[in-house]
Amino acid sequence: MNTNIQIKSALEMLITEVKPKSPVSLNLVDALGYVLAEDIFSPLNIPPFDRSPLDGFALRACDTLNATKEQPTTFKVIDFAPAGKPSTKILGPYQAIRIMTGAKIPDGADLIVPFEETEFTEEWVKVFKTYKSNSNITFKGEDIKKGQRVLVKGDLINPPEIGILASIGKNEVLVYDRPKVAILSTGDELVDVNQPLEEGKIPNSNSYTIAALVKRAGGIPYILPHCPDHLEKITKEISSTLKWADILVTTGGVSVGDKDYVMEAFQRICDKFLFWKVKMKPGTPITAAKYKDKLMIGLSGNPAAAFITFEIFVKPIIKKFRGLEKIYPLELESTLLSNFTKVRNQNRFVRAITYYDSGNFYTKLPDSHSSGVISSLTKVNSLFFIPAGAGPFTEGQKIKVQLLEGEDLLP
Ligand SMILES: Nc1nc2c(c(=O)[nH]1)N[C@H]1C(S)=C(S)[C@@H](COP(=O)(O)OP(=O)(O)OC[C@H]3O[C@@H](n4cnc5c(N)ncnc54)[C@H](O)[C@@H]3O)O[C@H]1N2
Ligand code: MOO
Repeated sequence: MNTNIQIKSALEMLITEVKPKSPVSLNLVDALGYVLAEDIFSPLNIPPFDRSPLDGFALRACDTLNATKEQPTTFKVIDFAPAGKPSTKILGPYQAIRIMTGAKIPDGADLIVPFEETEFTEEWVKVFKTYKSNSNITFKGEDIKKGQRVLVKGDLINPPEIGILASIGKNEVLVYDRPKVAILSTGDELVDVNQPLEEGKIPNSNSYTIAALVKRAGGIPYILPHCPDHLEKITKEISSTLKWADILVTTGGVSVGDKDYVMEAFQRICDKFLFWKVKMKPGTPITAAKYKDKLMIGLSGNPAAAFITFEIFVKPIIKKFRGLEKIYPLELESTLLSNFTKVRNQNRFVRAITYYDSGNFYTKLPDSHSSGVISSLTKVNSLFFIPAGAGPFTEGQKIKVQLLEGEDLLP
């Protein structure tokens, strides 16, 4: 059995098992946050015609050759061209068409002079200088050329991409579906959040933390009713869940206790067992297995361990299922504002709060780092990785932190 393995090996083992979900077709706004499963080529020139970028007059530049401040040239206004209603007139010598921003350039015109540079009435317009041909014209295809690849398979769809798709007349796109992530908390001590507590029982908080983390990572969370520490029941629940879920995340029951059955359940169900125990704190007893194209990941029941190991191992998996290529967190240099003096012979992820001020990042560490403590997770937005044997770390020292959000900023 693969046990006591390095963090990197565990991550690689998991990631190699993941293929992006099958593509689905979605309407534009529904595609927000999905990843493109196709290259997008423009069927149109954008803009589709030569157009005016200003409100003013369409003229022939050659007619402005002798215009000066003292001796302006006068043009006869022969038509009005608002946006969306092109003029049908052909512009002749010393004629002008009053034109609005976004309107098609009339035939014969090769210049737009903005209102501010003219004097005009309804019948005539005066210009006071010479203009070059093609001044103030936005040309057909200047922004996007017909046939041009505007978006690439693997691009994340954010509001700008939705606008680009709409601008080329596309209202449906092929995107990788989001993975369905089932969450199963195990433990005889668990009670659902709205149920009364008896002696020795605790509310199940992990299912909710994990569901929120799944949502933030872009997966679709499904909280299953929590399960007692009972091998047959856990096995049955996981087996039926894997008929529809892409990923199953459990919490609890992965250590060496008499009632820790999750790993055994994985072994019964899987067609490939991946590992048990990773060389890290917290969350050492994490376990993983594969059944068909589905992954089962068993996290420690300790709330902070479950949180941290989700971020390290489950989040990149969800991202790969979503079709993203950048699946690892953004790492940045920060100045430590706390002391962390313990030196341990074990890799460690320390929960951290990182913020930006006047050109620098700063990181504070909460007081408690125990894996059973949930309260010190508040405001945590980053993790500080301490390799085995490293430290002590003191206030003012430069450290590297991994951000739990903001991966969009990756190069
Ligand atoms: N003899 C040993 N004991 C333990 C070892 C070890 O190496 N030798 N490792 C410890 C470490 S480290 C961890 S981590 C835990 C992992 O244990 P499990 O994954 O089996 O988790 P549980 O024992 O089921 O629960 C641990 C803790 O978390 C609470 N919990 C569980 N589920 C939830 C939930 N859904 N919501 C909130 N809190 C939950 C549970 O009540 C326990 O207090 O094993 C150590 N033991
Ligand atoms: O490996 Mo555990 O999560 O430190 O209590």
